[in-house]
Amino acid sequence: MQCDYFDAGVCRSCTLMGVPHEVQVADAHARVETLLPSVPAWLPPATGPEAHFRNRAKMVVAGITDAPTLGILDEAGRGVDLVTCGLYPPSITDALEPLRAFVTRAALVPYDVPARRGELKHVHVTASPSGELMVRFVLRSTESLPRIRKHLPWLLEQLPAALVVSANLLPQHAALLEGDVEIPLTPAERLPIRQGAVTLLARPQGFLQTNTVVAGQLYAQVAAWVSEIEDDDDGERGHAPAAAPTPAPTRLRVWDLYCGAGGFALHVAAYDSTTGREVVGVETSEQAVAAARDAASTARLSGTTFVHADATTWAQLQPDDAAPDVVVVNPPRRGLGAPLCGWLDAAPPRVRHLLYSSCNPASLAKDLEALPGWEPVRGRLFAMFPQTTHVEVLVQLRRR
Ligand SMILES: C[S@@+](CC[C@H](N)C(=O)[O-])C[C@H]1O[C@@H](n2cnc3c(N)ncnc32)[C@H](O)[C@@H]1O
Repeated sequence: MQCDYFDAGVCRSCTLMGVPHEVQVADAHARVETLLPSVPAWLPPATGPEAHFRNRAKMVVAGITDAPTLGILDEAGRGVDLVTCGLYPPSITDALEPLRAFVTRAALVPYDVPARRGELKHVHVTASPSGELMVRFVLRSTESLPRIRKHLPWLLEQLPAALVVSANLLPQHAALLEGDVEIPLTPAERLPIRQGAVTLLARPQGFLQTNTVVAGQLYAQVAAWVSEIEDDDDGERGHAPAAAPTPAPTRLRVWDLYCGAGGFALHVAAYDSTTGREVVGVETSEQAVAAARDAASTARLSGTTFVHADATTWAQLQPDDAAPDVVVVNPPRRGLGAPLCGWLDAAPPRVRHLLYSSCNPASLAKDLEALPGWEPVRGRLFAMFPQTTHVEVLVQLRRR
């Protein structure tokens, strides 16, 4: 991929810009194989487009009200405009000029980081695969909210695809992307992200896999591996000996720990299964749990439950007879940590399969070392973050 901003030296965020995509993927694969030597087999990497793949733009607003920049800050804290960044789909890029005009029209004062003055810190834009948008204004205070509300009808006229608009308050002078308080400005507060058989509901606050195409492949891969596990294990899971009356087969039980808005849980529940599955998702964001529940109910996935809890504490509190057959984990970059690895290592015998999806192969490698009772079976790299060295890795493990 070629990028004028990179070539001019104004943005160096994409550290691999100019390196052919297939070389980026091959290099990443080699690095991951070296870092995870205990994984015996690797499927071919899952890839998507090398450009226009990022579904969420987080633009720093700088400059002045009459000429705001949307992009990043340079080392001196001055705005660098990146509105034609090629990582974003046209639905996002096309929205940035109207948003720039909105800043001027609503007399929003860009936050000046070196001077610690101003109001508007960032504009975040998320696009669904069908081109609908979620727009957020990250503000220092509520000072400009009345003007944002007043001019919102104009913005919605310019951007008819903007389904969700909100303001977020970030009062502290800190290198953060958002604060705790979110103020909805439109009746809709969630953006539907259709992915295969499932429609996830993205919220203004909260995690969304950044690359919808590759995330779809990741969710589908987990659902397919769970299905293989279900077929392979059929005999072990509750079928009585032949002489006994034929019982109904036990439903496969799956936990999705760190489930976010339910990406893995919903795909596993929706995947073709003759017996239906019991799927429980666990997540600390209350909003994400609510979105996952609503998505499950819309898709009529009655076997799913979503719990608002810390994953480790929740797992430790479950009685042995509630143990799952399969655990799916997708923790933040820090990984699972010793307590959850310890629980998995000493889990009840029913827990026989672990699918670990990680955006940080280094913390994944550390966690695998802390799981001596588990044997890696196979892995797959997902090229979720083209133009950078970051990757997503999925590893299947079984109990030794
Ligand atoms: C990498 S994201 C994965 C989200 C989800 N699997 C998906 O595909 O969208 C990690 C998620 O873990 C949640 N999280 C962070 N700490 C947690 C904890 N201690 N227990 C449960 N969930 C947690 C975050 O809120 C975030 O939604």
